[in-house]
Amino acid sequence: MPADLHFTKGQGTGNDFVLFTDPEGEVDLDPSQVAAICDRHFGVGADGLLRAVRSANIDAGAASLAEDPAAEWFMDYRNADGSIAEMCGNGIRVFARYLLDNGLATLEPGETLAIGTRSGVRDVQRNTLGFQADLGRWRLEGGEPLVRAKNLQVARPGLGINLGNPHVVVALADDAELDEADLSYIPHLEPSPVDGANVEFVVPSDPLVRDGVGHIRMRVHERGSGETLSCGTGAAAAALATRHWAGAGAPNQWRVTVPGGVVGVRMFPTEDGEHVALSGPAELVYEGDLSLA
Ligand SMILES: N[C@@H](CCC[C@H](N)C(=O)O)C(=O)O
Repeated sequence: MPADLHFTKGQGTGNDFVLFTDPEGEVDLDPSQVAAICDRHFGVGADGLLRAVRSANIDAGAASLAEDPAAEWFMDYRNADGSIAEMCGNGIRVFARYLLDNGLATLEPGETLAIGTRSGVRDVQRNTLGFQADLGRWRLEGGEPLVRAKNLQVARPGLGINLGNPHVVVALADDAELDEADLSYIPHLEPSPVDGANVEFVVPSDPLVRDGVGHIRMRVHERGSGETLSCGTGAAAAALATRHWAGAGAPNQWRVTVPGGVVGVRMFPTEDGEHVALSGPAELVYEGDLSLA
C-alpha cells in the first residue's frame, strides 16, 4: 500500500467523487479510509470514491471480462461511508471522463466504451449532454414499502426499482412538499429492504409531457452517502416509476431536474428486454495528493 495517493476530484450534476488509478489492484482501501477521504470537513470531501482498476486485477472483474472482454477497466465504487455499491450512474460518466482525460481509454463519437461494474458491464458513449451510459435491464421489486421522511406527516407508498442497485421512489404532491422534505436523515422504510435502498422523492412537472418528453423533479437520499445533489441511477428509477404510474401512452424519454442540474433518461427495447440509458455531464475539477497514513 503506498503512503500517498494521487487523486482527481470529479462531478456529474453535483454528485461528486474522488477518483484514482490502481491498475494492478494494490490499493484496496478499507471502509474507514474511504470514509475519511470522503469526509467534507476532515478529508477531500465527496459523495463517493471511484477506483480505476484493471478488470483482470480485481475479483469482481472476472465476471465483467467474461461478459465482455473489452471491459478492460473496472469501476470499483464506494459510498461516502465506505460501503460498496453495485453501480453509480453519475459516477460511471465521470469515470469515463477520467479514463479518457488520463489516456487510459479512447472514445470517438459513435464508439462505445465498456466499463466493468459490480452490476455488470456498462456501455458508455459520448452524446450532446456529455456522456450516455446504458444502465442495462431494470426490474420492478415486489411490494410497496411505506416511506416516511422526517417531516412528512403521512407515510407514502414507494415503488421499488432495481437498476443493479436498489431504489425506492416516492411521489410527493407538489414542488413545495419536495422543497420542504427534510432528507438530512435516512428515510424510514417499512418493510425495510435487506440491503437498504436509495430513496428518491419525485414531483411530476405540469404538464408532465412536453414535446414527447416527460419532465419531473427529484431529490434523493442515497444509501451510504445521505442527501446528494444528484443520483443517476436514482433519476432513471424516478423516470421509470413515473412512467409506470402514468400508464399507457407515457413517454420513453425523460428530463429529470435534480438540485445539481438536469439529466436525461431514455428507455429502449433490446433483445434481452428493455434497457434504460442515462445522459448527463461529467467534469474533472481538480487533482491533488493525499496521505494514507
Ligand atoms: N450516486 C450514484 C449511486 C451511488 C450508489 C448508491 N448510493 C447505492 O448505495 O446504491 C448514482 O449516480 O447512481
